[in-house]
Amino acid sequence: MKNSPIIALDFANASDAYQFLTPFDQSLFVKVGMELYLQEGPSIVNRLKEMGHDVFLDLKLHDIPNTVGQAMKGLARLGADLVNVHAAGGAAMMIAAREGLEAGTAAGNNRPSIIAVTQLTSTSESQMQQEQLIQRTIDESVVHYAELTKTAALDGVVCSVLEARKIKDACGHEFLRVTPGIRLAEGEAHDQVRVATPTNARILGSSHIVVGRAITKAKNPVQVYETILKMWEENA
Ligand SMILES: O=c1ccn([C@@H]2O[C@H](COP(=O)(O)O)[C@@H](O)[C@H]2O)c(=O)[nH]1
Repeated sequence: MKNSPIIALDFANASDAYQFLTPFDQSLFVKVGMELYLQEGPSIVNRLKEMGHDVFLDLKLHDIPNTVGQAMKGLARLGADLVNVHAAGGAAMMIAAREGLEAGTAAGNNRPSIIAVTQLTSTSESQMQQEQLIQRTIDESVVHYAELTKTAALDGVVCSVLEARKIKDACGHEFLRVTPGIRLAEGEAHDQVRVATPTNARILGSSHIVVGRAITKAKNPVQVYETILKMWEENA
């Protein structure tokens, strides 16, 4: 799996996604979320893989263990490099997800990596406390979910940059810390709450960064991608 910034292809259809990708003359790490996947289905993953890109299929499954396990068995056949669930589904659900993925992976192939969302980067501490009734700091909640994810033998978590170092300390360097909520210093936060720059992401211990609108809505997406890549790589 590549370590370059993961570009969130949050587009309404495949044609818009391919048009966006045309000026990039390199193999990328891209993310297909529910907006694109629910319109295009499995073919979007197949096509992006044929184009030479690594694919994070970001469907954030969250259901009873049997349902998630069977869904993951099917998803294993799509060829994505990285898939995910919500850690709030619990340890049994995460174990079922990993086992389903293993069962669906063709003999001789490596199963896709699987990570769990801790607290969405759009969630603030006060929102978490009031709406989820979790009377802890957001760091405590995120690290707790990361540790639970590790006990289920998943490969890592989705978290914000702000919790990445604590997760690295608690769960180890190999445990993935995939961080959305990435903005350039002058960038608008939009609906994101726990945000950071690519440079801070690297310094504070992210293993991967996910960048959507800062690139996809830019006047020159390739140039912004190259800027972010440089910030990410030069602080490694
Ligand atoms: O906690 C999470 C989990 C997933 N995401 C996804 O990442 C991108 C971020 O897009 P931006 O435009 O850079 O804000 C988007 O696809 C989300 O679904 C997240 O933001 N936070």
